Amino acid sequence: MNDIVIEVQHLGFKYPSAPKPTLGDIDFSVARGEFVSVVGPSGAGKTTLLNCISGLTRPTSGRVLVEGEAITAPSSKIGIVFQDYSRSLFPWLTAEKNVALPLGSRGLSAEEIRNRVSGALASVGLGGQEKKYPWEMSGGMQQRVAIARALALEPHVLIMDEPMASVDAQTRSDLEDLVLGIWAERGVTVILVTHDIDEAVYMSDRVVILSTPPTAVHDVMEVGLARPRHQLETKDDPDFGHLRSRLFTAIRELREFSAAKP
Ligand SMILES: Nc1ncnc2c1ncn2[C@@H]1O[C@H](COP(=O)(O)OP(=O)(O)OP(=O)(O)O)[C@@H](O)[C@H]1O
Repeated sequence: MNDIVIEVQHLGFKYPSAPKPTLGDIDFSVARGEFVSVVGPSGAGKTTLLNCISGLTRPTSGRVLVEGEAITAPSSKIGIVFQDYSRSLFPWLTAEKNVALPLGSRGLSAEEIRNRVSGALASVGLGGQEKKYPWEMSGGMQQRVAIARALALEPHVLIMDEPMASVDAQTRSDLEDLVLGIWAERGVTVILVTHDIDEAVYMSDRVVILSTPPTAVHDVMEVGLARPRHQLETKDDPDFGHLRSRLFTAIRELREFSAAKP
């Protein structure tokens, strides 16, 4: 039997200033240890959905359960990584202080905090870089600090909103493999929002395809490619090409359908 960790149940959301709901009725679940990507046309409400799942935004209707508990505010079970590391890291704090910051309010001993910070920085390959400031680091390194900060909370669920979008292509594939390594090692459940179709197929067990607003789940695609994945071999697999084409076509059709709507 699947151990369901995240249940998104008939989730709806309308921004007070918007004329119609952004999220109409979103329903899906994620099993423990699964890697699920969320894709959809621009403006579908992917970030809005992640904000609702992580408790940053209260849905207008429906609910999100994490390990059976309704999410009504940010939870220690959920770690979040945003796209823009330059806005999520504090430039006046070193890497280790940035990672330690959210742990301060958790009632942990100083030793436990030190262990978690060094373990998280080691997991993202930044052992020995603890004393560096964000402005002394490359974009990829800064994003790794942001990932370490989420990991130090030892979340059961990791929510990632376009975490690879602000770095160059080579750093992007390195970060993809880093995230897959952490996911495999820590057994954390991941929801990743991405605009990149290749990335969604490469990383995921399943891809949730959102429609246009008022948004619902248009389709869920099982990936089923062998793991561990490799940037060259996996992307050379004919099945990768088929999945990629299917996803590309679905999103293009959704965009065209939305553009043709009166
Ligand atoms: N605070 C807000 N107030 C009003 N409307 C908003 C607000 N934030 C987002 N929106 C609108 O809600 C819709 C969904 O936005 P959201 O950023 O969640 O979509 P997205 O799928 O993540 O977009 P993209 O793919 O372009 O990153 C968009 O039309 C956006 O303009």
